[in-house]
Amino acid sequence: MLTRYLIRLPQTCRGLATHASAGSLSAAIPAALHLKTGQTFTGKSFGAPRSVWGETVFSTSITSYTESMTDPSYRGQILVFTTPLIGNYGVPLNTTPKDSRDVGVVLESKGIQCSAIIVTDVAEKYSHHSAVESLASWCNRYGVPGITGVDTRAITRLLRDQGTTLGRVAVGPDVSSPAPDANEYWDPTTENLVDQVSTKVPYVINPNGDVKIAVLDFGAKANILRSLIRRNACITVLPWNFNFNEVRDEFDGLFLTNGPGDPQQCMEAARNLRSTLAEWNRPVFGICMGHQIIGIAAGLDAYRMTFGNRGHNQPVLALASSGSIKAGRVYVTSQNHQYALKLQDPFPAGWEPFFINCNDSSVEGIKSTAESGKKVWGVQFHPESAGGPLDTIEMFTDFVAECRADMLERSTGIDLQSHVGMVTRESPRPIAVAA
Ligand SMILES: NC(=O)CC[C@H](N)C(=O)O
Repeated sequence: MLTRYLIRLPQTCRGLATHASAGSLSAAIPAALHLKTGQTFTGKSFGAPRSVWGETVFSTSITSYTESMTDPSYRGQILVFTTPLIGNYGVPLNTTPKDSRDVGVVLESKGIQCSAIIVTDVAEKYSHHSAVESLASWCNRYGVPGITGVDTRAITRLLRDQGTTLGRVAVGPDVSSPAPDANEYWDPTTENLVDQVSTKVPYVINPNGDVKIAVLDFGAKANILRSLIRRNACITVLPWNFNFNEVRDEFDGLFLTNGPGDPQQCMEAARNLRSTLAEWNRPVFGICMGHQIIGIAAGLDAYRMTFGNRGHNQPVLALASSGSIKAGRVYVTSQNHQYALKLQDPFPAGWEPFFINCNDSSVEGIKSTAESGKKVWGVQFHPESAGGPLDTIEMFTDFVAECRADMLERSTGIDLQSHVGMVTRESPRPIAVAA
């Protein structure tokens, strides 16, 4: 039935030949998604034939299922795709030759991070020059169940009204068991998910880079690390709760990554950062969870949104200019979050809103004011994309250039801040499936 979606390719087009997906739907095992609010959606199992719990969220992304599924911020979540056909370009080999300038993976982490996926129509055949296996076989290898044959738009409309809801994916014989009682559902946000995905030991990539940046790892997407390395930063990746204040003078800048779950689980990092921001004047940049931790350290509150923002088409309006970002422009961004910083008036002294979401007016970025003498930026969205648009990728260039200018100023005594804008920028790559 799915062949209607596939382009008929000439025999000579060998690299793009379509492949039948191993093991998908062969036995047509039944599967069901139960929601804590009492609704059930039934379909067919693919991937690992096992039952799991999770928080049910939806993503409006049209492509990049491989990047989304390996994003550690999806840990503990049952990911519902609103795009009907998922899996048609298969899954690439996820390893690269490890060298001193490489993060070692093609996708966003070593394996699948979400608990399960729900799709309308899983592609039984796939076609892409870099694909080595089907979505179903990849899910199977990682023990991740999928359900196909359900109306994901109906689930999305429900989640949009009632909010992100705890769920249970029941597979095989579990489908005929009664739906779980409301108190049986596992809530991943009660756990410190960041601690499960963060590195346990510090490590360095690109040791010969000309500027030293510490990265606090809350569950880093690989493309964040790649984006820093490409700008020739030497990065030291530290566990999320490492007390950076003990080593801060060895670094030219601090970066805080994305990560799963409730930022309240990471108050230790927010407390450490409060001292950093009070006593250290070098550049600091945070993305998503990192931005929320910066905001909490600055005195803002974080709250849980109804259904969050997950997708690659979220418009944000810049309220201030900084580096490549111009006030008054709208940038289309990649997002994956459930929590946000509360907009308050006035903002804490020394801080100002940087971006606002054009759909729901939520805070999309904060920055230190020019008068504060600090160089701190946080954004709720993902400038590194993977997947999604690269409208804001140059924020990495801005940050690394600020770190470099700050370092040179310390070593030469010359004020290079005014030259930061002259640093050669990388042209954004075209919007692409892979990172
Ligand atoms: N991508 C992220 O870093 C997500 C941050 C946080 N876990 C949230 O859901 O809001």
